[in-house]
Amino acid sequence: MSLSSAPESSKGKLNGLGKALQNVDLDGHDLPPSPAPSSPRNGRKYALATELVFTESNDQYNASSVPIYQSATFKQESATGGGGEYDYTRSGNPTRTHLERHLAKIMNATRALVVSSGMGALDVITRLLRPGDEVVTGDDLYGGTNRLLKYLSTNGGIIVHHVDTTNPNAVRAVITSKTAMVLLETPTNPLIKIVDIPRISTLTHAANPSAIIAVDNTMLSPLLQNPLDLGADIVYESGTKYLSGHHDLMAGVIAINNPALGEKLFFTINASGCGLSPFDSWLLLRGIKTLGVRMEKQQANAMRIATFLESHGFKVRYPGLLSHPQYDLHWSMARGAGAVLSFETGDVNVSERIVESARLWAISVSFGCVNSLISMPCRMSHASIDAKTRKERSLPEDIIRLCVGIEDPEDLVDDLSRALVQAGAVKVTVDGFRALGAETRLGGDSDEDSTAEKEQSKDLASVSPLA
Ligand SMILES: Cc1ncc(COP(=O)(O)O)c(C=O)c1O
Ligand SMILES: N[C@@H](CCSC[C@H](N)C(=O)O)C(=O)O
Repeated sequence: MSLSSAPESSKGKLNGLGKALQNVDLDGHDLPPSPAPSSPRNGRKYALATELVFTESNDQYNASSVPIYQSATFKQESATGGGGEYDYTRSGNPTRTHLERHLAKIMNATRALVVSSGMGALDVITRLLRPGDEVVTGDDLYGGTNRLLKYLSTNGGIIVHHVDTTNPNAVRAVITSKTAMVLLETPTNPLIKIVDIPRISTLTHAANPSAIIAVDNTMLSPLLQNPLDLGADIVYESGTKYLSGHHDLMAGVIAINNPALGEKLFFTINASGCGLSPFDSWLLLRGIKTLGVRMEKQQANAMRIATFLESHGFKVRYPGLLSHPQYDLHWSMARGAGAVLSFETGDVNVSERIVESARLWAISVSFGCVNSLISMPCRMSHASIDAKTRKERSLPEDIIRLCVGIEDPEDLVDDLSRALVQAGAVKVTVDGFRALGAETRLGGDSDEDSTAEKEQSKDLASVSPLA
């Protein structure tokens, strides 16, 4: 760090050398601080596609890629006067700050904070709660979120209400003066249900102004949805997914507009030590730069797969499909449908065989990666929700989740077709194939459904999230 970046209060405390060396580093260079953290103070200036790749930095060598400050400590300039902006990486690190400011910009927030995983982000957020507080949340939630809330209700004195958050009246019915937080996911994981963020934010704040609306935006990323603009107080995401895009790091992101809330969350991150490491901060920053192109391709591919499955008689859950019961609500909040979809076969064993017959589709938890994944949520990502609770919440045991990547879409369709046939999930005829039980499920008119692929007019490629 050049001496010019020392705070005013510490200048002049440099054993008499301060005045002479004020703007000069140890090698005699008169340089700006390195790096002055990125991002315009006054928010987005350009279209999102541009902002994703555009970062500002006053790096002393004009490094195009922000340096990785792989240092746990930062030397102080005096024993009494503290030092520069950083002293210890748990409390702050220039690479992490650069990333946080970049994220604040693209998430339309005044402040963003990055931690070591998506669950770490939720852990930080739920530490705002006190024993006796009540949380209202959904009945279709990521398994890890459900697990943490269950832990808090068992061990932390928090009362958790799981309701159908697709019904704002069901949420309103349980809001009381004790409600401290309403925690929403939309689309939900894995049933892809849509939750009305503006309506729930408004009704919650009207009923209890101190209740915080926290939204998990992992399924869509800031490219496709900005919950803070829709009335939420906190948005968080697993940076392990779309933001990074390559399944090579774990990260969690929290964004807020309220400075006092930001300070409380930062306090917990510093106190508990879950801030993102410098290397992972750098990797995440790199991933974010390609979010736009990745997501556009992934959701175009997802649309192709969803249409393919639906046209062959499967029950598909995807908000890009006109058949999604909350299609209009989704598009009133989001700029795209994302790239996660689920479908049912009606038989757990058949579903297992499909998953195991796929070749291009990796059997894996998680989503948002450039390569396509297939999973059975009840056995994998949501296995921590016990079978009884899964049944009570109508989570179908046979549900298959597809997380679509950037491969050639016809290769993906071919591989899936082969897996469906090999697993015995379809009836093969001279004209093609049809999901077993499709006629019963769809009321017997197979011709009507076989034209779905052609009729599906919503071309996601033409709905650019980047505009
Ligand atoms: C919707 C959702 N939120 C949060 C998380 C937690 O993120 P992480 O795995 O980065 O802890 C996940 C997946 O793990 C998820 O699917
Ligand atoms: N064994 C893990 C499962 C992680 S699931 C990851 C992701 N959110 C998904 O939905 O696939 C655990 O117990 O948390």
